[in-house]
Amino acid sequence: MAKIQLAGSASLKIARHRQRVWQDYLTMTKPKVVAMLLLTALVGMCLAVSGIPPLKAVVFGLVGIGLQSAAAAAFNHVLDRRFDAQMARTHHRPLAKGRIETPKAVAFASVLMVAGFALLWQLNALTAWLTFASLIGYAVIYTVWLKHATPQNIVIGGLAGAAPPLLGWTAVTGQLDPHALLLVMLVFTWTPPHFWALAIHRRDDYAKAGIPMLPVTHGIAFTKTMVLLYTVLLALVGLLPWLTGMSGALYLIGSTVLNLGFVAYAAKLKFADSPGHAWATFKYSIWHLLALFVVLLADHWLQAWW
Ligand code: HEM
Ligand SMILES: CC(C)=CCC/C(C)=C/CC/C(C)=C/COP(=O)(O)OP(=O)(O)O
Repeated sequence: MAKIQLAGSASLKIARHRQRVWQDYLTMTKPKVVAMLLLTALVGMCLAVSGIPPLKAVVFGLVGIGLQSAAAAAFNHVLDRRFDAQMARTHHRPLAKGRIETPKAVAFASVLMVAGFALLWQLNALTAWLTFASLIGYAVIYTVWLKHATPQNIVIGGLAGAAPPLLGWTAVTGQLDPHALLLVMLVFTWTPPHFWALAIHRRDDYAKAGIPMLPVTHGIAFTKTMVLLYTVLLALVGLLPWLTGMSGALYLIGSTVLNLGFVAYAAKLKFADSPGHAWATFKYSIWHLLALFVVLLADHWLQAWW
């Protein structure tokens, strides 16, 4: 009886350990961020054509872009492990804690990267190379260099995270298009207020780790001003899809409401801050981007079926 109980608790322990390992590998891929990147890619795919995009392009494109984004995130975990260990927000990460060994993480990221590249190559070389360039942009140029070199790190590095709508577009058409670049501009302009709101909230963490984020190098008041300026810029850039005729009235109304909401959050942060408002602004940024791309898609399909 005792032997059976012992064997039972041992197998329970093994099952728990396995689950933990799976969870750790999943954590390394930053799944919620990748999910959002894929939404923007999917919208890029749908806006590239007037009907429904071809199934092969959607499936291979989303899986390929997803695998490469997940690989980039995993490489980021590897390369940032010592900095992550110094910050309250990230110190529990699998590599920072040493639960996953670096060579295993590198192998995992490499497999995702190669598989993602191979899938995208089946669609077209342009998408495969542009996605790979985004991976290098985030995992190497941003993580290794920009992040530690300049407080403009996330502005320049943001280009990699802004690329998926273009990647989705080229996955379907095999060609660059100015309208796809407009979608990139939207995410590119959205990124600084998204991140700096969080960086204000986590300023001391970044200072402790010696990472030159804007609130550390230029102070919180200046960062709040920049957050506000970028939300205003985003509201202006947000008009371009309508002004160029890519999007219609539904988009104009929806995006204006969302963008003015972001400006309002940023204005409150600057002029009437209250405890927790920087975090609330960061949270708003995530719902804002999600809703903005849903509105872009709804407007596109409404125009097609009208
Ligand atoms: C250089 C560009 C970017 C930087 C530096 C950045 C930074 C961050 C950081 C530090 C977090 C973690 C916040 C936390 O502790 O919960 C975060 C969360 C998030 N970011 Fe960004 N971000 C960038 C671009 C993007 C892009 C392009 C997207 C999607 C299109 C995105 C989507 C998200 C989402 C969905 C979350 C929430 C994740 C969760 O709750 O687990 N970010 N971002
Ligand atoms: C192929 C392709 C489209 C690549 C883009 C990949 C990608 C995951 C971009 C999102 C950018 C992001 C989550 C930055 C986090 O900054 P951070 O690393 O400074 O944040 P952390 O401190 O939470 O790690």
